[in-house]
Amino acid sequence: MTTKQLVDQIWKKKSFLCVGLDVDLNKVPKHILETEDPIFEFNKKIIDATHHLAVAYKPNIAFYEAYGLKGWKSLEKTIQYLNTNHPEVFTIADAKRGDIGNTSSMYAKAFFEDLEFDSVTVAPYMGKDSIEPFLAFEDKHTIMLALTSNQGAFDFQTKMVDGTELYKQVLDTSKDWKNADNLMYVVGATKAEYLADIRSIIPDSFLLVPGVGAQGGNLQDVCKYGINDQIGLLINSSRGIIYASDGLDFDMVAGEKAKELQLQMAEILDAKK
Ligand SMILES: O=c1ccn([C@@H]2O[C@H](COP(=O)(O)O)[C@@H](O)[C@H]2O)c(=O)[nH]1
Repeated sequence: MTTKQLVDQIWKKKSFLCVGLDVDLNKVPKHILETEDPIFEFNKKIIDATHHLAVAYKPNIAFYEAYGLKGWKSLEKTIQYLNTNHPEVFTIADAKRGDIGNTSSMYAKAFFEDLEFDSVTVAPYMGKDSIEPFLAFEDKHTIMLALTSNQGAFDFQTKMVDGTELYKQVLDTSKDWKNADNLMYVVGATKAEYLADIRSIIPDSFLLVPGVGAQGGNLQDVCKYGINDQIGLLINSSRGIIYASDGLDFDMVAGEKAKELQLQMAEILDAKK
């Protein structure tokens, strides 16, 4: 999917919501556990209830790897379901990969060619040659961790290195890498006060923003400094949507929670017109 197609979807659906598919079998409703593939069944119901309100879906790969071969199969069925039934949505494999070049190539192949995700999250720590194999894929997107939503972000990311915070160096250095048009960044919603600085370095890039909902990040705060001319934001909520109810009505309630966020986004988009 191209960035233009993503932006068109944002305006069409009046939404820049990304629904996180982080399936924990200890949290799904009991009746789902009786089905043959509970992870896929849960995802399918969540997708069916939210696809008209969301422009992106983000399975975090940890939640699938934790269930071994079965989990990987459920992930494959989930991405196939999305690509077949909702090809207009942007898909994100939240895998936080990155290794020496030839190994990164295999990660890129796994998520872009085999599973056919539109994008994958990567960690910047191993540098340019660890990211370029992802960027080499045309019309696929690489989403690099910049300033994460957790408390541990202050351990390294905000530390001064040669007079500049490390996360700013990550942004400034990577923005000129080959095919950086297809490079997006992760910035936590809990770090909204950093967004003005971030936008001064990468005004045009898309940001994947997790941390709204369960982690307490605020949508309005993020939009105030994070939004750009092509919107440039994908706001993720996982637990706040998918586990809003653990009853028979879980999909309906997930739809209601997604709708609450989408309505706020529609208001913000209307004000941008
Ligand atoms: O900085 C980061 C990077 C990734 N995440 C991931 O996003 C979701 C957030 O889930 P919630 O339930 O909405 O809190 C999850 O997959 C994280 O691993 C993040 O939270 N922060």
